[in-house]
Amino acid sequence: MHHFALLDGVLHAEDVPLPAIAKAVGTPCYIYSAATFVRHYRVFAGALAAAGVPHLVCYAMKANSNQAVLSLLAHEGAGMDVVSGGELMRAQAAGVPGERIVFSGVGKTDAELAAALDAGILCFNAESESELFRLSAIAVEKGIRAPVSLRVNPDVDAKTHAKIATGASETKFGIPVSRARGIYAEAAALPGLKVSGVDMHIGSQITSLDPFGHAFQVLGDLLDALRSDGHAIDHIDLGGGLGVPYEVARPDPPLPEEYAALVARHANRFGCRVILEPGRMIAANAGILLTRVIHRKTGEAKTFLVADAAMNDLIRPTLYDAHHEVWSVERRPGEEEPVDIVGPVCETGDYLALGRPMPPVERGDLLAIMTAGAYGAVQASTYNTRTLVPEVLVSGHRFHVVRPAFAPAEQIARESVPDWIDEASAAAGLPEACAEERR
Ligand SMILES: Cc1ncc(COP(=O)(O)O)c(C=O)c1O
Ligand SMILES: N[C@@H](CCCC[NH3+])C(=O)O
Repeated sequence: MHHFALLDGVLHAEDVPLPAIAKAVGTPCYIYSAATFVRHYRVFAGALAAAGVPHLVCYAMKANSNQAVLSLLAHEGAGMDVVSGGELMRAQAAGVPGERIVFSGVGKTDAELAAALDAGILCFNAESESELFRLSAIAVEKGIRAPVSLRVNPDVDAKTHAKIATGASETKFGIPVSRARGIYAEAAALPGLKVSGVDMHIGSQITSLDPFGHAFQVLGDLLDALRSDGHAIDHIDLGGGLGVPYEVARPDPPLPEEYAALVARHANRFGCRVILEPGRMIAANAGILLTRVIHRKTGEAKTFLVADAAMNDLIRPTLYDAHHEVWSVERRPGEEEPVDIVGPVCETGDYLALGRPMPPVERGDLLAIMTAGAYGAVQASTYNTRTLVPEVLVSGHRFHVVRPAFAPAEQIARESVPDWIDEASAAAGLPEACAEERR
C-alpha cells in the first residue's frame, strides 16, 4: 500500500488531496504520512521479532526530528539514536525513556555527556579515547558508571555517495578496528565507565547487503576477541544505513526483511541484544515536499520550471546529486518533455531536478518532490531570507501543521542591532583615497 497515491487524478497524502493542504497551509510545505512512518517502523521491528532476534530499534532522529514524528514512533515503542544535546532533549520531550536512548557522534561536549548521564541513557557510542576519558571523569563526579560502546570502524566500502560514507578508515568516524582491543582495555580500566557493547555505522543510502555482511563479520570477530579478553558485552549496535528507492528507473535496494534476515544470520553468533539505528528507511518515503510552479521559462536550449521550493528547503540534489522523483499533483494530458526544475535561490546549484522528463506543467501547478521525509526539513535553512517551510502531518482524513513556517518578519525580529551602530561606522575610519575625496 502506498500512502501517497493518485485518487481520481489528484495526488493524495493518505485520504487528503494535496491541493487542500496547499490551500490551507500554502506552499512550499513538507507533508508526512503518519501511517507510512508507523508501517516502516513495524516492518523493521517486526522482521527482527519474527526472526527471533532480541532487539531494540533506535530511530536515528537526525533523518526527521519533528516532535510529532518522534511522538508517533515513541508510541510504537521505538528507541532513539541521538547525536546532540538538542536531539536528546527532543527524545525526552517525546517521552522516550533513557533506557531506550543511544548517543552517537564524534564531538559530544562535556555538557552533552553530563545531560545524557542525567537522563540515564542506554549507551554512549564513544568515538575516541579523548571522549572516553571525559565521559569517565564526568561520571565519576556524579558517582556513577557510564555504559559505553566503542564505535568501531570496520574499514568497508559502503558503495554510496562519498559525502555519506562513514565506514572507511579515512573518515572522521569511529576508531580503527585494529586498535579496538587496546582501547577497550583502557576503557575497562577507567573508573567511570562500564563497557557494555560494540557499535558500528558504515554509511547511509547503502543499496546492497554486501557491505553490511562484511561489516557484521568483522564485528563478530571483534566480539569474540573482546569476550575472550573478559569484557561483558550485552549488546551490539549495527547502526543504520539501509538505502531506499529514490529512483523508479533504478533497481530497488534490499527490503528491510532481507536486511533483517542478514542480521538474524549473524545474531546467533553475536549472542546478545541487537540495536539498529535506521533513519532514512523509516522516514524517507513517509514524506514529500509540495511546491508550486511560479514561472515557466524557456531558455536557449532548455525549459525551466521555477518552483517556490529551493535548495534551502531540500538540499539533497545540490549536495549529493540526489535524485527525487517529481510528480504533478494533477497531471495534464500531453507529451513528456525534459525540464530543469529550479528554485528562486541565487545559486547555480539551486535545483530540484535536471533534465527531467515531465508531462506538461504550467505556471501555478503543484508538484510533489517525492521521498523527501528524511534529511529534508531537518537540513533546511533560511538562506536568501526565505521562509523555513511548514511541516504537516496527515493521518487518514486529518492533517495538522506540526511545525509552522518561520517567516522573514520573525527572522528579522529575532536579530538585534546594537545602539552604537552609528558610532561603529564612524569608528571604522575611512580608507585614505576615500578620505581624500571627501575633503
Ligand atoms: C551513527 C548513525 N546512526 C544512524 C544513522 C542513520 O542512517 P540512515 O538514515 O542511513 O539509516 C546515521 C546517519 O547516517 C548515523 O550517523
Ligand atoms: N544527510 C544525508 C544523510 C546523512 C547521514 C547522516 N549520518 C542525506 O540526505 O542523504
